[in-house]
Amino acid sequence: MVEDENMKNDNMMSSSTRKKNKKTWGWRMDTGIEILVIAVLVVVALASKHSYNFSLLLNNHKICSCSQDSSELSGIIEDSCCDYETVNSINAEVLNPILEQLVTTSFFRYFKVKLWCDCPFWLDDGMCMLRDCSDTVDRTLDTKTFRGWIAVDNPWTNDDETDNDEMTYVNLLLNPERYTGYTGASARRIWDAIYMDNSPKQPSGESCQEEKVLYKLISGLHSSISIHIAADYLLDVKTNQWGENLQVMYDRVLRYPDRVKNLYFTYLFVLRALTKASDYLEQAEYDSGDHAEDLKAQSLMRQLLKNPKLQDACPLPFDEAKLWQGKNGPELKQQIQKQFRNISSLMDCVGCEKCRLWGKLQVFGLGAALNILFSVEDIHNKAQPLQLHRNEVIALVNLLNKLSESIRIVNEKASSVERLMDGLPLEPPMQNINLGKILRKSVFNLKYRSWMKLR
Ligand SMILES: Cc1cc2nc3c(=O)[nH]c(=O)nc-3n(C[C@H](O)[C@H](O)[C@H](O)COP(=O)(O)OP(=O)(O)OC[C@H]3O[C@@H](n4cnc5c(N)ncnc54)[C@H](O)[C@@H]3O)c2cc1C
Repeated sequence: MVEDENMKNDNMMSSSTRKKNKKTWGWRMDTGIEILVIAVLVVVALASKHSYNFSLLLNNHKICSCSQDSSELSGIIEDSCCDYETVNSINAEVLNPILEQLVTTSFFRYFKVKLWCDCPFWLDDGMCMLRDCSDTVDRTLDTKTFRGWIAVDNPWTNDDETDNDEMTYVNLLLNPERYTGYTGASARRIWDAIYMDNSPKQPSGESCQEEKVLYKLISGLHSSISIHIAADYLLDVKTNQWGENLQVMYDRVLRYPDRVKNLYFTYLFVLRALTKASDYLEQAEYDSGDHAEDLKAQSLMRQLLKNPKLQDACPLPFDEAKLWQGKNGPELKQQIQKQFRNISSLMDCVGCEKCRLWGKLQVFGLGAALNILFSVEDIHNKAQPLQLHRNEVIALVNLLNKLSESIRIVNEKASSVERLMDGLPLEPPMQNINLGKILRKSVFNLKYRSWMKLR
């Protein structure tokens, strides 16, 4: 009936009305419009070459000059000395496989942490009673003795590491970083406080280089946390089914090029701290009481620090010597140190125990990296030798592992996320060539729309 009615109306329309009514006649285009559409498609094709495309992460050119600003995920990573392609391959071939093993050794799998939820910034509004807090940390320990656990206080972080009464040892392998259900006002308030209160601007409204570094470190860490949440997500509460949630990964991180870039930046920053402390870490005693495990930890650490591929490909992941150079350098350093201590204190406000554990560990690891890069002027200076305590080394290595995992996940999932973004099924169809043609067309159209949105 409706079709008949439409046909009647169709026939009643004059040809001039048809030309005007382009919506109704979308597929009956005259030659002029076809030419216009082809021209638009050519422009789009050229533009999409410059659009945000995950495949660019894997297909870059190598240039080596620091501090290149780029709006694309290609070439040199901003404020660093390595390019995306090199970082991806070094991470996949060297760093990630070694780090994954290193964090399972008995020395590196225990972290000493104060897990109290005693927020110094706002009154307890019941956030520690949230349902999410039921996601508690598994405190099971094996009978290993914790030898050689000497603590010194780090000026970049808030917890007093020497106060043993408040500290608990946690086996990180029993408490993987993943989705916990912690969300809503409590989580939001912490991220807001971190970004708003700790990213001060100059009177001109411009952020200085050092402040930008702090912002990028936090944003990169935030991206990594979100990627871990998305990679290990509770998909179905009823059946307790866990798995990856690519939509969350895309919505929270991958659709924002800056967040991905900051992840790479944070990774290189922490990697630079590790390589700067190379002599110290190579000679350090990895003593957990389990001799075989400790030898393994030592050997893996050497493999990591002395890896020729890493040294060749990315000899200076970040050039810290460029910071604090202005005449206000020392004051600025104090100010940023204070800001970072505030971020560290904010971790006591995290209303979910497992999130607090990983939040603290990773902020503590960043504090260790800042300490290595900025508190010790000359690492070989005998008068002021680098001193790291065990918990700092554990946090630094576990943080680097988390960042490294995030970069691996971003690369592994990039094409699936891209298909999802284009509204396509995750697995490409195997045989139907015509369907493939149609899909390619729609990918093209959807890419154009995404490109327009992302601009
Ligand atoms: C320290 C800490 C640790 C946490 N750990 C966990 C955990 O282990 N498991 C878990 O399930 N939940 C964890 N959470 C909660 C989780 O991070 C989110 O807050 C929560 O899932 C809600 O997410 P959201 O989509 O509202 O955005 P959020 O991730 O809360 O982001 C808040 C706002 O920050 C901005 N933003 C987001 N990402 C970035 C970025 N990379 N760079 C710059 N700005 C950004 C955006 O404006 C966004 O709206 C943690 C929270 C905190 C504060």
